Amino acid sequence: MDHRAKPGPDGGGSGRDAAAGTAIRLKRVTLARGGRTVLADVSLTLAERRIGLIGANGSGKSSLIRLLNGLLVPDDGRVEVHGLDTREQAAELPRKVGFIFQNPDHQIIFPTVAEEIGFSLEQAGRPRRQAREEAKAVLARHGRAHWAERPVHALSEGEKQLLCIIAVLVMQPAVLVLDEPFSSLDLITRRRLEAVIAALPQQVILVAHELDAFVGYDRVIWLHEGRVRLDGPPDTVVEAYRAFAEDAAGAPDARAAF
Ligand SMILES: Nc1ncnc2c1ncn2[C@@H]1O[C@H](COP(=O)(O)OP(=O)(O)OP(=O)(O)O)[C@@H](O)[C@H]1O
Repeated sequence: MDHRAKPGPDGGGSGRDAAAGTAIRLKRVTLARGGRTVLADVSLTLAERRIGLIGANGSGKSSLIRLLNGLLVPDDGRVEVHGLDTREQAAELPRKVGFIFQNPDHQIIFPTVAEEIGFSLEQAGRPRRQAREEAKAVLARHGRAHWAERPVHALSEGEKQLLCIIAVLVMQPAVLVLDEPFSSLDLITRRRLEAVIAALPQQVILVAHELDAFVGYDRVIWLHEGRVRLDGPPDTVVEAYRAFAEDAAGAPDARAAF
């Protein structure tokens, strides 16, 4: 499947300053997967430029961000992305929301780098021949002109993630959503990718387990068992989450689990 083609009660943190139509709004969203409620009555306005999402495995992070590009629709409530209802206007979402998956192999579909980017350009409306030419120019702008004919399988994990980001950005989305993009990257590659992300003009919504990834972020949201547990400045939320996780890991039933 090509994901580019679909590419308080508010619960919000600081700076809810976006005008109507330029924010993402979850309104009393409930979502079930596999017969279980995985998001329960979640309301959020996401307007800040840099937003992090943290929480334990299974807390609902991936489910929540899949609501933003229409890969999932709520069972109850509404999700609006810059005024578009994700249930009714799904076809228009790829122009708004670019999505980067944890595993680049789930995203990349073409054998060479230039073909992969060319396809995104075609999705953005370029005729095929123009798309292939423009793909080379795009790579050159990112300092990767030498990648054009490279087979995708010959790229490292970090290079594949960068390719995914470049391919999604040519669609010029207003929002970039990243689902654990660092999980298989070494620290140097991660820092480089973080720097690439930090320089983007887009709104960024990042899911990560690496708690030091949110330096400079405007807001971090901690999801716990399908609900917002804490929402605010990164330092406050990350510290509370860290303390909670250390406590939970030290609890007798947690030790017995191993
Ligand atoms: N395709 C699916 N079918 C059924 N249940 C699912 C599916 N995907 C996720 N779930 C369930 O939904 C819940 C939330 O999963 P989700 O992937 O959103 O969590 P997460 O916070 O992103 O976790 P992780 O940190 O492990 O990636 C989990 O209990 C999971 O088992």
